Amino acid sequence: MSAHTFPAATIEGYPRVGPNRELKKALESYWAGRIDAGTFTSTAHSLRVDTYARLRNLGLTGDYAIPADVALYDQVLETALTVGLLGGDADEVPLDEEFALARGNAERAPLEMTKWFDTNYHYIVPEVAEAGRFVARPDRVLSLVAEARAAGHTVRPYLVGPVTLLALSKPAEGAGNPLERLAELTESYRVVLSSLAAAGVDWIQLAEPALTADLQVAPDDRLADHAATAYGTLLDARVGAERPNVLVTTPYGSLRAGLDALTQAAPEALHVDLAPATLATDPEYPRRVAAAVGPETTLVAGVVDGRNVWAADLRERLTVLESLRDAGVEKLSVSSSVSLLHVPHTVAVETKLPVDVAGWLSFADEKIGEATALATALNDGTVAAADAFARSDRAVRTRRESHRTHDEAVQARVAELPEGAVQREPAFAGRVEAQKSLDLPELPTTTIGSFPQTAEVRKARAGHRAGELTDAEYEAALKEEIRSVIDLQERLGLDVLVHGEPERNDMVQYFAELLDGFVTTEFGWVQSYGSRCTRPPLVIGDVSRPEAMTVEWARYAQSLSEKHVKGMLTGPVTILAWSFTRDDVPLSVSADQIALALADEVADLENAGIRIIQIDEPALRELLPLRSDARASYLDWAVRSFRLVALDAKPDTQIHTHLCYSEFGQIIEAVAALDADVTSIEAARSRMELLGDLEDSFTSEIGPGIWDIHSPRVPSVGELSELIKAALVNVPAERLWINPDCGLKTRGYAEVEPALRNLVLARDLVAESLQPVK
Ligand code: MET
Ligand SMILES: [Zn+2]
Repeated sequence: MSAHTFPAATIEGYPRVGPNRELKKALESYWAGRIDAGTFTSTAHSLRVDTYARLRNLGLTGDYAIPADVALYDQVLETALTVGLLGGDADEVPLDEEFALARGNAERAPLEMTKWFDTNYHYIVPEVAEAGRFVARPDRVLSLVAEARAAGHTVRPYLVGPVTLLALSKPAEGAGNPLERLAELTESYRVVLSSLAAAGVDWIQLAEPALTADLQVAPDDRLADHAATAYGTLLDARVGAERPNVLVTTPYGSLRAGLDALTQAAPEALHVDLAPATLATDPEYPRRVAAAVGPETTLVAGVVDGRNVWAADLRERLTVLESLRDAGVEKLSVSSSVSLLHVPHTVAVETKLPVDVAGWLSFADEKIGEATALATALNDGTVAAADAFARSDRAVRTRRESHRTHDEAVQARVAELPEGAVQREPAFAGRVEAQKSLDLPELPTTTIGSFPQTAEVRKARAGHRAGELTDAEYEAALKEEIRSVIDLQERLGLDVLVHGEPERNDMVQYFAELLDGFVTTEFGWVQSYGSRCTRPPLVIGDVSRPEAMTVEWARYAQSLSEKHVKGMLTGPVTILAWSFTRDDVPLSVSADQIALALADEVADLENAGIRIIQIDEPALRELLPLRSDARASYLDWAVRSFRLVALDAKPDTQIHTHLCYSEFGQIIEAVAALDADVTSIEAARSRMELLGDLEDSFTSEIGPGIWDIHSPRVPSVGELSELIKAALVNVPAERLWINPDCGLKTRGYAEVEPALRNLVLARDLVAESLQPVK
């Protein structure tokens, strides 16, 4: 019977890339042919068993406390292969086939990749055909279980649940809604579950985050109905003989209709997200959960925030657990709100952080300590976890009182801002008149900002960081690069030039390093997708700008050309979206502060003679809340913060913005509301489909990307001019700009030169054909 009891403390999931990015390195070596499949497989194996050992040492000691949410590339892909949503008829899917699905190969394109809920993790989107058998491949999980057992660990297999798996898939060409195939897919899960039971596995985890979001595939109550059906079937099998006990997890927000559906289906354990941010938007959630969950179900309370980097206020978190118990929840366990995949491994290695700041932080390993401490305190009283509570008390107190988190000058300045929407004067029509003085040609050509980050540029940056290059030498190297980028653009005949951004390691980190109120980490890597990791900066306090950040580069670039050189800034929303943010003030407060810092930068750029300034907001869509009723207020503050940056720009300063990475149809009105003079937006891959959405909402100038810079292909003059003509169907020539989809930093000059040459030629061709109309 004891094997059926759910452990007192667990986590929803754990980073998979390894504390030293072992998996990333092994993957990239294998793909490059530097190691063979055997070496790759054994590295991945060692990483998994080492991880289990570490998790046990960190306190996940109970059987099944450790989730085996391991994946070589992506957990959605792994689940899709395990239940046969992908992989065709084959009984086994070889390693290379799995990677080909994710990355493509000579014969076929990769599957699409998209954002996993409102995180910066990207999953592989399965394509679901109209018909065809789903081949269950339980061996994939059985071998993980066996591998762990051989190393002495009883782990909990993990799969994305059937409803979420289909809700996140897309129909193959001509097929219907993937959810129509839920009954068949559930059958495949049943087969996998019964194999696990036969192997003596007592617990499995099925993740159903789709039930916490408003997705376009189906409304909340429809998804809940689907969950009721699928779990009705799955849980109908006998525990032990036909299936393990089932833990259903629901990270990334609160359940609505899904709560009744799942509690009525009564899995042996149900995980809910009770992070502070979730409770802030849904304060009644703990009460609803407590009232709905039945006596047979263990409630796995995700009270440890798995998404941010702050040490938990353990006393406050404990009150949430106690309120559940007081409301009659009998079986209660403690967990993280979401997988710890979204945070770095450990604060312990960050020796360069100020000690007080380090004390305020909890990354994945520290969060496990919080979960076990809360479980101990819940069951045996806080004295039993005295050390952890003392650390938490200290963190809460010193952070609240610190000069690093609170800057009265910044707060006073923000307090003086008008509330609500702000409007740049004059309105667009008046600015167009003023900006005629820029003297731009019809259909002006430009680029989005970055030019190829060549090996030399990267080497100079690394050398500077390592102290091998003096500041002066580094500056000289960058100026050399800027000069050559300006020369190239002059030769190609582009109209509005850029300096190429060689000084920027990353469009957010660059600013984070120069702004007060941020810190950056040395090893804080977080998986973005596959082998790709990013190191997000941390907003720790009130943000301000000690000095100009981009002006010298822009001034230098402008000194080299008679044409206009654009100043380049990253907007407040994108800076926040790609950072870890504060939990002690609303995001909108940090957004206003960053906006003020950037507004000062705009003024400084103007004073340096820059007439065109671009404020990139590629992540505007990313922070859109998962629940539709929260979206309007998000868009209000997001748009406001962008407008604050440009608010006091002179009428004849042309403000550009740039967006990419997503479909913008859903938020196109907010994009228009940014009130930029010119908006460049990714459009080439969708062949300008978005222009249909633009017609009603957009009256300012627009540059739909005509060159898909994600592909190494050089587009021909013919296809580029076709795209320009397609754009002209929806956008009058006076308002159309000609540019690529995004920055060029990941491309090489071998493609960039001919592609930009073709872009200018295509513009010339189309512009000529427009002449007679005049
Ligand atoms: N200005 C930036 C660049 O060109 C914009 C990138 S958007 C992801 O790289
Ligand atoms: Zn972009």
